[in-house]
Order: sequence, then C-alpha cells, then structure tokens
Amino acid sequence: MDLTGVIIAGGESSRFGKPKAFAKYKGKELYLHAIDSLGNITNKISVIAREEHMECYQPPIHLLKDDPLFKGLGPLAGLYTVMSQVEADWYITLPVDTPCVNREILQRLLPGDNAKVQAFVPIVTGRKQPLIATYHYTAKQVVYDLLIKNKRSMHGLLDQLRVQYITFDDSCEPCFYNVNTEEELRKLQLE
Ligand SMILES: Nc1nc2c(ncn2[C@@H]2O[C@H](COP(=O)(O)OP(=O)(O)OP(=O)(O)O)[C@@H](O)[C@H]2O)c(=O)[nH]1
Repeated sequence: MDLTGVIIAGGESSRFGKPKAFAKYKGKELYLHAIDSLGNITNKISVIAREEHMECYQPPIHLLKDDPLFKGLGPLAGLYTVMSQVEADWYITLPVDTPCVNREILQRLLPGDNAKVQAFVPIVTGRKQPLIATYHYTAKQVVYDLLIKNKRSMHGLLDQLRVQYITFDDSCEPCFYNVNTEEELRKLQLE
C-alpha cells in the first residue's frame, strides 16, 4: 500500500497570533510533532505550508504550497494540493496543531480490506475528525468539484465519500486536541 502522510499547515493562525507550526510544545515545534507522529507509519511525508514560511522549516522536508487555484481555501485546499502533486494510493492527513495524536491513533486509520471505502475517519465523543483521517486518491475529483464551487467544508467532503468511521473511546479525546490560541497551548503544556 502506497501511503503518503500529509501535514496540513497552510492556515493563517489568526487566533494564535503567530505561525502555529513553529510554536513549541514540550520543547519541540508543532510541525516536528506532526512529522514524528506520521513518521511512525510512513516515510513519505509532505507538509502543505504557507509560502512565506517555506524557509522556516528545517530540511529535509517535502514542502508544498497550496495550489494557486485554491490557495487559502482551508484544509481542503491542502488535501487537493497534495493529491494533485504527490502520487499515492492513500493520503493520511494531520493538521499541524494537534501535537497529541499518537501512533496508536494513526494506526487505526490505516486502510483496511474493504475496496469500496474512500476514507477512514475517526469519531471521538460523537464528533467526526475529518482533518485526522485517511483518504483514497479517488477522493481527489470530489475535492476538486467542491473547491471549484468554493465549498470548503471537510464535513461536506465526507458527505460525498464512502466513509468508514472509526469510533474511538471517549478517553482518547485529549489525543485529538487541537491548539487554536496561545492560551490553549499554555494549558496543554501544564497537563
Ligand atoms: N494548506 C492549507 N492549510 C490550511 C488552510 N487553512 C487552514 N489550514 C490548516 O488546517 C488546520 C486547521 O486550521 P484552523 O485551525 O481552522 O485555521 P488556522 O489558520 O490554523 O487558524 P485560525 O486563523 O485561527 O483559524 C491547520 O493545521 C491549518 O494550518 C489553507 O488555506 N491551506
């Protein structure tokens, strides 16, 4: 199985006030946490970053910027970018701001035998987590069709794919925590 890891890091970090990718959690930048987590399951990883930050990542990293057609249209634009520029059967996505996702979680999202499934998506405490999920390359056209109509919702994408939902125990919720503000990161450091 050809699986590419995708770190979605092209957001504005407006609530955080500075680029989240380079904020430190437990002494290490958030983007490096994401690389380490995905590195447990694949050695092919692409980071979809903002153009103005390309120089700030430490090589060797495969960096991409949003396809100009959909630049800034949210995480869906990041998914489209990697699907159109990196050939793979499957893409496993991770936002740059979820430093507690671990190998056990990602392993449960690896594609299974059901050839009809186009996405494996976690559900935790009743909430779908489409940003931390695995997508088949056949989803690319669906992503394109949404973005070209300026539809940016990842949940909207799920509505149009054959999805297998993976339900996680409520106790896993902290692993899915995503950091939006500096205050949230400070609190997380204390836990
Ligand atoms: N490639 C790409 N990634 C994005 C884009 N917008 C958001 N993301 C990423 O998607 C994930 C979730 O983004 P949000 O938390 O909603 O947005 P954010 O820009 O990080 O933060 P805010 O500006 O405070 O909303 C983060 O990892 C972002 O880096 C985009 O337009 N392109």
